[in-house]
Amino acid sequence: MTPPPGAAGAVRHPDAPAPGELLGSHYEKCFGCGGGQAHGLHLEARAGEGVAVTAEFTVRPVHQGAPGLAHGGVLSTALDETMGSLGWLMHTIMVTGRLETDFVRPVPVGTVLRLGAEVTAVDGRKVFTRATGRIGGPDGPVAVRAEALFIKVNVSHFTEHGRDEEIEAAMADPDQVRRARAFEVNP
Ligand SMILES: CCCCCCCCCC(=O)SCCNC(=O)CCNC(=O)[C@H](O)C(C)(C)COP(=O)(O)OP(=O)(O)OC[C@H]1O[C@@H](n2cnc3c(N)ncnc32)[C@H](O)[C@@H]1OP(=O)(O)O
Repeated sequence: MTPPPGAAGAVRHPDAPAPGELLGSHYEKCFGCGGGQAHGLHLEARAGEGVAVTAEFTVRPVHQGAPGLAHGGVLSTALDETMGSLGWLMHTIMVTGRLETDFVRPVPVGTVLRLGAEVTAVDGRKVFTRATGRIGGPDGPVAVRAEALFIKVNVSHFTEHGRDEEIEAAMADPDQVRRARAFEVNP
């Protein structure tokens, strides 16, 4: 996932949340960040400097793969969600096109996984990102690493492809509409 020569750097939107600010959930029912999913990750991301974020995810028993250990797919979800939240800082709506994860060490249930992600390059609609998850805190051992290619999309990506029931409920919720707009390009 190497950006092509000549790819641009990421541009932080002038209205991006300040460093340290909690980004909040982009959708209440999101498995990654929504508070309305009992077994979800409830991942909390904060704006960093530039186009970077930090996040925390506490591994609970519902997230197990092997006994007492986090499921690899759940860890990939945490990385995916963290990199996806970079869209808040660029006011860009983007979805994951490709995701590669390295599982470096097992992650026990009860672990607070500290994640960090940044945009490495932008090439047209393609946004190149990378992320790391460390056990226990920002100086803990690296447990997972990922690179991902996100593709910028319009809101119509969701309204055209999402199930009518959820789309109608989201469109009727002013808070949800406000959150979706915070992702949009606002020149
Ligand atoms: C409200 C905000 C919500 C934010 C949520 C963030 C957190 C969650 C993040 C996710 O998990 S999102 C859910 C998982 N992802 C998806 O469901 C995406 C499913 N895939 C698609 O809908 C389409 O394939 C996609 C929109 C990604 C691309 O289709 P398009 O028809 O719009 O674009 P196109 O196929 O022309 O590709 C555009 C460019 O990206 C490149 N590309 C697309 N997919 C690629 C891929 N998989 N690998 C490498 N390159 C890829 C493609 O080659 C091309 O490059 P070039 O411009 O250089 O020709």
